[in-house]
Amino acid sequence: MEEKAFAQQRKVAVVGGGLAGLAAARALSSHPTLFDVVILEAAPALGGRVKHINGIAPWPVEIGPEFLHGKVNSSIKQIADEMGCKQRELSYPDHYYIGSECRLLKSEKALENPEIQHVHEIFSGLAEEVPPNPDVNMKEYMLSKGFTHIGLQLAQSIYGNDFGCSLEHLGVRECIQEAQHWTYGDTYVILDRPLSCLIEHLASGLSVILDSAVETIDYSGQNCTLKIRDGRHFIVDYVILTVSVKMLQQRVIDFVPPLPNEKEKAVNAIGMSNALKVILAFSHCFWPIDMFDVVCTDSFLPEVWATEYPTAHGKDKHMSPLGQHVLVGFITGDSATAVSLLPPGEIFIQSLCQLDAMFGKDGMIMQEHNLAIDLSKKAQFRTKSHGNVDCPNPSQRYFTRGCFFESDTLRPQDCTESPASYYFQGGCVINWADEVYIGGGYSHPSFNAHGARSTLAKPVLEKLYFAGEATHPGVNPCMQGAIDTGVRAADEIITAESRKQNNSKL
Ligand SMILES: Cc1cc2nc3c(=O)[nH]c(=O)nc-3n(C[C@H](O)[C@H](O)[C@H](O)COP(=O)(O)OP(=O)(O)OC[C@H]3O[C@@H](n4cnc5c(N)ncnc54)[C@H](O)[C@@H]3O)c2cc1C
Repeated sequence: MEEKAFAQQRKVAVVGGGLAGLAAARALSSHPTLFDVVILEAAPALGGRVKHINGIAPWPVEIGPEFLHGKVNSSIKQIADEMGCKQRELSYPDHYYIGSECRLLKSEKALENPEIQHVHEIFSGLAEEVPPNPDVNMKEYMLSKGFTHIGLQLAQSIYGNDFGCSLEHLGVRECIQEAQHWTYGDTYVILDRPLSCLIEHLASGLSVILDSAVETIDYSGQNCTLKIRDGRHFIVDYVILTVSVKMLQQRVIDFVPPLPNEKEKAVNAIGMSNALKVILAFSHCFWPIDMFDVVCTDSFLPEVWATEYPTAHGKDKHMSPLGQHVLVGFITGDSATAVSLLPPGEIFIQSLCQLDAMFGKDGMIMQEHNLAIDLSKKAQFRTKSHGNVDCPNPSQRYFTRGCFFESDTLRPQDCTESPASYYFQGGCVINWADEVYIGGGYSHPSFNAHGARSTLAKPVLEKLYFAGEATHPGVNPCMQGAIDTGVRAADEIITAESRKQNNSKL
C-alpha cells in the first residue's frame, strides 16, 4: 500500500497477544504513519496458546501447539523459514495401537486393516462430498455409511481426537468446508526451537501492554473505549478482538451496546472443547527409536507422541530436567473433560499402564507373533504393579497452572514387563480448560454451525473487528489459520480507513 499519511493517525487496540493478535498488530504497524497500535494482553506473557514449560526434559516442552500442520503456503512456516529454523518433516500417525488387542503396529501394517482403511477413505473423501442439509453429526453420518462400533472407535481416535471433540459434536458440513479449504498438505513439521521464538520474532518492535484484561468495550460513541480490569481506560478508533471463542461464550468482555444477535448466535454455535496434555519424563527411551506419533484406539490416551529437540537451541540450561526422554499423551473433547476430573496421580497411573502394555515385554512378544494379548492377565498385572500407590500432592515446583507430579513410589521391579512405570521420572498434566484467558483447547468443526465462523468474523459498525482461530471460515484451528485471520482483520481496517479518508476528501 502506498504510504500516504491519513489526516490523523488512527489508534487501534488489539485485544489478545496470541498469534492472531500479533499478526494483526504487525500488519497494521507496518504502516506507522497511518496507525498507532497497542496490544492489550490479559496474561503476563504474549503467545496465548503458544507456551512451553521448562524443567521436564532437557529442552522446553510445548504445552500448546507443537507441530506446524502442512508445509505448503503456510504463514507460520514462512515465519519459521524467515528465521532460519531447521525443520524436520514427519508423517502422522506412523504407528497405531489397537488397545483392545494390545497391538502396536507400524502404519503400513495397520493400513492393511480394512476398517482402518475405510475410516481414512471417509475422511479423505470429505472434500468431494455434497454438504448435507440439514447438517448431521459425524457419528450419525458414519452409521449411515454402515460403520460399526469398531469403525466409530477408530474414527474417534484417529480423527475425532485430532479435531478436538467427540464424533457426536463434529459437524459434517463444517468438516466438508474444512476439507475443501485445507491446502497446506499433511506433513507435520517440527522446528529446532520452541515456538515461543516465533512469538518473540513477531512481537519485536510492537507496543504491548501485558497484564491488561479487557473487561468492557464501549463502541456506542464515535470512538471505542476499552476498560481494563484495573480501571485503566483506552480510547481508540478501532478494536481487533482476538480472544478465544470460549472467552466470548463465557462473556468475559461486556460490549456496549451488546453484540448483534447474529453474532451472539455464531459465538454459541462454534464448539470449543477441552484439551489435555499428559507430559511424561523417563530416564530411558524404551519405545522404538523410529516412532513419532501413535494413534491409540480403546485406550486411556488416544494419541501418544515422542518429542525430542536435539539441537542446542532453546535447551533448558537452568534446571536439571526430570528425565532425558519425553512422551506426550494428548486427550481432547469429552474424554479430556472426564480425565481432567481424575486425581493427577490416577492420570499418571492410567497413562503408564497403557504405555507398559504398549511397550512392555508382553506387548512386544504379542506384537512379534501377531497375537492378541490376554487382557484379563493384563488387568491383574496392572493391579499388582500399582495397587497401593500413595500419590503425593501435585507439587507446584516447576509449573503453576498445570499439576506437577514427581515420584518414584510407582517403580516396579521389572523394566522389561513394565518399562514405562520403571523408567518414569515424573511429569505434568496440562488442562487447557484451566487456562483462565483461553478456557479450552481449540474450536472444532461443529454440528449445526455452518456459516457461524464467517458471521463471527464480520466487523461490527466498522469499529469492532474480529480475528482468532475460530474466525477462520475454512481451516481447522491451527497456527497459520490464526495468523491469517489477524492479517485479514488488519486489511479490513486499512480498507475501511482508506475509504473513509477518500470520502472525506470528496
Ligand atoms: C493443546 C493444544 C495443542 C495444539 N496443537 C496445535 C498444533 O500442533 N499445531 C497447530 O497449528 N495448532 C495447534 N493448536 C491450535 C493453536 O494453538 C491455535 O489455533 C492458535 O494458537 C490460536 O491463536 P489465537 O491468537 O487465535 O488465540 P490465542 O492464542 O488463544 O490468543 C488469544 C489471546 O487473548 C488473550 N485474552 C483473552 N481474554 C482477554 C481479555 N479479556 N483481555 C485481553 N486479552 C485477553 C489470551 O490471554 C490470549 O493471549 C493447539 C492448541 C492447543 C491448546
